[in-house]
Amino acid sequence: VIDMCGMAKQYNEAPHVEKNPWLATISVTRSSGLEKCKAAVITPHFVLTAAHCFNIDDEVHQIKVLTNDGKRYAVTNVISHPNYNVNAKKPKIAEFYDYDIALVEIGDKNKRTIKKEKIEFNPKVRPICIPCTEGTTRALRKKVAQTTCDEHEATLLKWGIVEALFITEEDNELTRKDVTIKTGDQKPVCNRDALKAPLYVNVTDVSEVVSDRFLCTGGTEPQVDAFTCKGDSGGPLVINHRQRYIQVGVISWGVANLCINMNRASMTKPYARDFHTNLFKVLPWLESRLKDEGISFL
Ligand SMILES: CO[C@H]1CCN(Cc2c(C)cc(C)c3[nH]ccc23)[C@H](CO)C1
Repeated sequence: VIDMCGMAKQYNEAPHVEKNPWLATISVTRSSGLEKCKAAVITPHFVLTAAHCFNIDDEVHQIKVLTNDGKRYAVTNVISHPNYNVNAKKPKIAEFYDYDIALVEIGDKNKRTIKKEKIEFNPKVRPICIPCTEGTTRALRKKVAQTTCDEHEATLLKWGIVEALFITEEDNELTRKDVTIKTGDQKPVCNRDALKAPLYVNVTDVSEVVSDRFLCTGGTEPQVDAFTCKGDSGGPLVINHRQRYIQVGVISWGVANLCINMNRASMTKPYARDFHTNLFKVLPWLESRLKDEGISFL
């Protein structure tokens, strides 16, 4: 039977890793030090993360994927979105995060075996649902035959304020952080604060840095949202739909760095917005890369 996506333990005392079994960590070992990002388990061979976690000259042997059960996996390929280019608008815009998304393929090139290593699922390691797949149609409890991708988007990213969550790691413990995605008429108000980012002070038009590919969260209206830290990069922005979990975004960048070495400030700021790559805006790329993975896209 196809693995049910977006399933997790719900009971209060469940270990945090079993409440968030799709979270993975990516480590990149460089001579300059260790970089860590978050990722989401999508299939036994792929995790989804942010493209900005990698540098051009990173080689796959420097990259490991760690799952909640403590297993470390070798990586055979990093597939960043072809339109991602952090330098695209230099020198005016020092860092440009459009299409900040990447698939990391698990496996070990060196092993003689033909079969690639793959992520073993268990109560601590399970895949999350991604939009416009049959798995998500089932997770939304809709009819497989009639449900369209537009219906997924209309159901998940309703107009206005959408409750969502991301998972961060504090003191070696996974904790959920609640945020609200500002869509519809709330989106411009949220996007505008991007110009408060230190690097963007000379930018006059917000659409130069916040493309249509982004979902915007954070700030203090209509609720005080959690904010992301750099170390949260690449993690999934998740919607809990009747106890099934669907990833709608990948954490890309934030306006304010309210964390020192993942120690979060106690207070957020009204302009502390976070931007996430919207999976609904990169579906052709996702589908083309995941076609042999047993995920059926709508
Ligand atoms: C446009 O300029 C800003 C881009 C992002 N920045 C760092 C950063 C990254 C890279 C990723 C995630 C998830 C972050 N969450 C909070 C900050 C932050 C700094 C701001 O601190 C400068």
